[in-house]
Amino acid sequence: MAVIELSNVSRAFTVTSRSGFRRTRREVRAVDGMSFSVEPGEVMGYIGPNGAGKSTTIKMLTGILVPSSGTIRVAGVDPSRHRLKLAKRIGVVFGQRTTLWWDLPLKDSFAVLQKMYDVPMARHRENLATFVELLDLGELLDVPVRQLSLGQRMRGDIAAALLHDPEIVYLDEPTIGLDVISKARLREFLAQVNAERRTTVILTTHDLDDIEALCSRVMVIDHGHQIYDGTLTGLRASQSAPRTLVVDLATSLPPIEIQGATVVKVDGPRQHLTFPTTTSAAPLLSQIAANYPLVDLSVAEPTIESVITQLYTPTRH
Ligand SMILES: Nc1ncnc2c1ncn2[C@@H]1O[C@H](COP(=O)(O)OP(=O)(O)OP(=O)(O)O)[C@@H](O)[C@H]1O
Repeated sequence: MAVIELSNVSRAFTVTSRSGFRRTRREVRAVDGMSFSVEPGEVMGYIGPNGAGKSTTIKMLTGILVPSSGTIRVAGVDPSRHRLKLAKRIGVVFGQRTTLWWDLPLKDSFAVLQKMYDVPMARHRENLATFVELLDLGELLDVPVRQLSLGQRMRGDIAAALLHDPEIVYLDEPTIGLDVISKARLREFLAQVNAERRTTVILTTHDLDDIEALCSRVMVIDHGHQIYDGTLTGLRASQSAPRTLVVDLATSLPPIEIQGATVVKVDGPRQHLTFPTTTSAAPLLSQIAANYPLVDLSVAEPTIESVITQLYTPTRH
């Protein structure tokens, strides 16, 4: 049974703007007729450009915001009516803000959370030991949160969100501002938590590497509408962004001329050709091998950035 269910959910805001002495009011539909469901244990990437309606959706799922219309069920309940009851079953991480107590050492924040969520002491100790080890928090436990670096603080925040064994976690930009190593470590940790605990994860991010590393499903939204829901592979295949053939020749030559691919860049003996996602690379390879001094060749899939940029261009929806 689905753990999250939205049926025709919309949320509108009234925005007032002033020009001179005139005030005008206008309605912004931040989320517009959204329907989807998420199964237990799924990791869903929830992505879209700025202002697409991602935060508004997450706020409705946690019960902070009430939908203007439509129905939402999270873990079987209406989030805005049962916000406190639901709080025990969800975890939330906002990359830009901390939920930890600024002046307290990290370990004191964890102790407060144990009391707040009424987690049995044995379970709390067990979880804490696991997270301290996996997130390398040992030396940070006595440090006040305000003295932690962004990456250290984020690791603390993620542990804090998971200490009460939530069934669902919402992660809003969890890797924002982190260096490459911290990002990789965090992704590895989240993948492990999901695999071992079957925690359902909704991940909002602008970092598409987060999506590549973690999400079995990706939902793309724009202007409050779903514009894609499926696998990352499916997303790539659904778009016409071309694949690239990188060809290394024995010597520098004028652009290769073959059927079905076009040279887009010549870099000494290396030439880059593009060809449609729908065609196979094999016939191109044999044409090149038969007519040119071929040394090496590789095929590059369209980057997920190029696929998503294409999705957002207004002509496509
Ligand atoms: N409290 C509010 N009052 C008025 N308008 C709002 C409010 N909250 C959101 N909006 C508007 O709703 C739309 C969606 O905003 P939302 O914050 O959900 O987008 P987002 O996808 O999370 O964007 P970002 O990636 O920038 O965080 C935007 O046009 C925004 O200006």
